[in-house]
Amino acid sequence: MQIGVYGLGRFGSFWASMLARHPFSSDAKVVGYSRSNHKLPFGVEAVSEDEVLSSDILFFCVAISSFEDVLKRVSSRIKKGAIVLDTCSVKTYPTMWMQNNLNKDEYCLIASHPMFGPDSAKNGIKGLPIVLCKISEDERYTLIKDYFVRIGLDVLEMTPRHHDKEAAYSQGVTHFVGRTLSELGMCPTPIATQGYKSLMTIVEQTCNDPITLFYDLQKYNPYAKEMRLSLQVAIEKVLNTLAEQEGDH
Ligand SMILES: O=C(O)C(=O)C[C@]1(C(=O)O)C=C[C@@H](O)C=C1
Repeated sequence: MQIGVYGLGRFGSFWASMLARHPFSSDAKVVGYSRSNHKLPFGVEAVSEDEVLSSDILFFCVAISSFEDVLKRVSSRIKKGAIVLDTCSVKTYPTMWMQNNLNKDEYCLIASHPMFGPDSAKNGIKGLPIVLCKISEDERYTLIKDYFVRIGLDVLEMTPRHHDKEAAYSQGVTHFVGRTLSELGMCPTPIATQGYKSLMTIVEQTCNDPITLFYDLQKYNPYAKEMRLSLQVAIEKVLNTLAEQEGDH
């Protein structure tokens, strides 16, 4: 049983090492492929592109904005009958791209979004949420779901649209605020309150991720623009309330 991770960037390396530390089965080996020379996590074997595509279970861990092109280029070389999952932080477009490029009767297609990464899982993965969207009517979906439950993750099943709506107003707004506060130049201070320290953590965690993730979250989530406008309206409402208060003087 070969588990493949296509793309070993910040998230892909983390995901490959997570899969190596939590074996899918007693005969499972984890292999990884990356265009560039990333440091390979312990327990993960570096292989060629063709080799990773011959995996029984294949996770794509590439940037949202490259996923469609990667699929177009490699789909004909993916092992027939494989279980194929994406791990993108948005779900509507990646699901569509998988459906358009891979026959859902020939492959077991699953859209997934682990709602954590190297920073948020540094103390372990127990209890952390992962979203699954079933694309193919294939009984092997349960194998994957059961595996995630077995290793302690909180599996949440929903449609890609539902995920994207929720994520725009949770992860999307967090990254937007993190990047905006970083622009403000927030820095540590000896008089930092707990609240300020929490904000600093948000800035650090969101800015640790590649800038491409930020742009992709905002561009490829169909609800992100609406979220940003709502945020702008909320800020203006608070500013107007303050202006009214000042008018009382
Ligand atoms: O833990 C981290 O390093 C993360 O940045 C994880 C994080 C996030 O917190 O927004 C980033 C991308 C994934 O889609 C899920 C979660």
